[in-house]
Amino acid sequence: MVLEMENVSLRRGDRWILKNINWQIEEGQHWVLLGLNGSGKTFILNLLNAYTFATKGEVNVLGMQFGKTYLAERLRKQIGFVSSAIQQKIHQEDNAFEVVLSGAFASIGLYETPTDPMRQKAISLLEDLGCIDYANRNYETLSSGEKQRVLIARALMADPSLLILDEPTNGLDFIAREKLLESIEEIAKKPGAPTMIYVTHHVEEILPVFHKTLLLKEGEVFNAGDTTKIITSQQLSSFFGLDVEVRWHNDRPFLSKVQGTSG
Ligand SMILES: Nc1ncnc2c1ncn2[C@@H]1O[C@H](COP(=O)(O)OP(=O)(O)OP(=O)(O)O)[C@@H](O)[C@H]1O
Repeated sequence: MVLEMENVSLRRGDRWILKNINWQIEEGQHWVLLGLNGSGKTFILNLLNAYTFATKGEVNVLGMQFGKTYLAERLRKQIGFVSSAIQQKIHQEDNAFEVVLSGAFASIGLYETPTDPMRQKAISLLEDLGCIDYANRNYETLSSGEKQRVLIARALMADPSLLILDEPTNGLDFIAREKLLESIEEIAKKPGAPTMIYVTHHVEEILPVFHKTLLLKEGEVFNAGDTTKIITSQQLSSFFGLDVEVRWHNDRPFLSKVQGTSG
């Protein structure tokens, strides 16, 4: 089991931000975590990465049970995490190659001497993610789409068991988004790929490789299970509280508001 959350609740002040979350992820299952702004997605990710702890319930990630011993550092080495928070921490003057290499040490910046196999691996990941042409460019000079690719390559450097992509298409134009999604699909399909969690607000980004979806609403699991059963007009109309229609095209869902409804 990659993840087991059992009746997990989280309180901040006098407010319950997460309420009775139950979520099981098996090895090799790729999940989408879909929720509107403020639904609690970031808190769930913080629980997974052991940046915060549940007020109630049990969290078990990659066989490590939280609260028993302090495993945060060991755990984080097995989780590849791509998020805007990581994006902001990257040393802007490091080049793309160095940023990817630093993933081998789970560090921001390079403080240890990389081995030759590490260098070769970084090059091959830069190639896989289509970033080899700008491997020598400083991170700060890259476009948003290029930065995301570099960060994904960095996250894969340590061969994580779990790869979490938190809104990776934020700020990308249509073409950059579709190209990034293509790369994500390729990663997911490779033999030995990490289990993936893709966090998004957008139904259109659910790729066919994400067979499972969890809908999070106001800190509660609205529904979770097979994507094809969860991403339906009926389920999402009820989830959004608004009449919406889901159409599938090339195994991807597209959402539109039913004419004449308000929201
Ligand atoms: N310290 C706090 N005390 C009380 N409420 C908080 C605190 N920090 C965050 N919240 C609230 O918790 C809720 C969940 O926040 P969270 O950041 O997890 O949402 P999210 O799903 O990640 O949203 P987004 O998609 O906008 O990033 C929000 O309503 C937020 O305002």
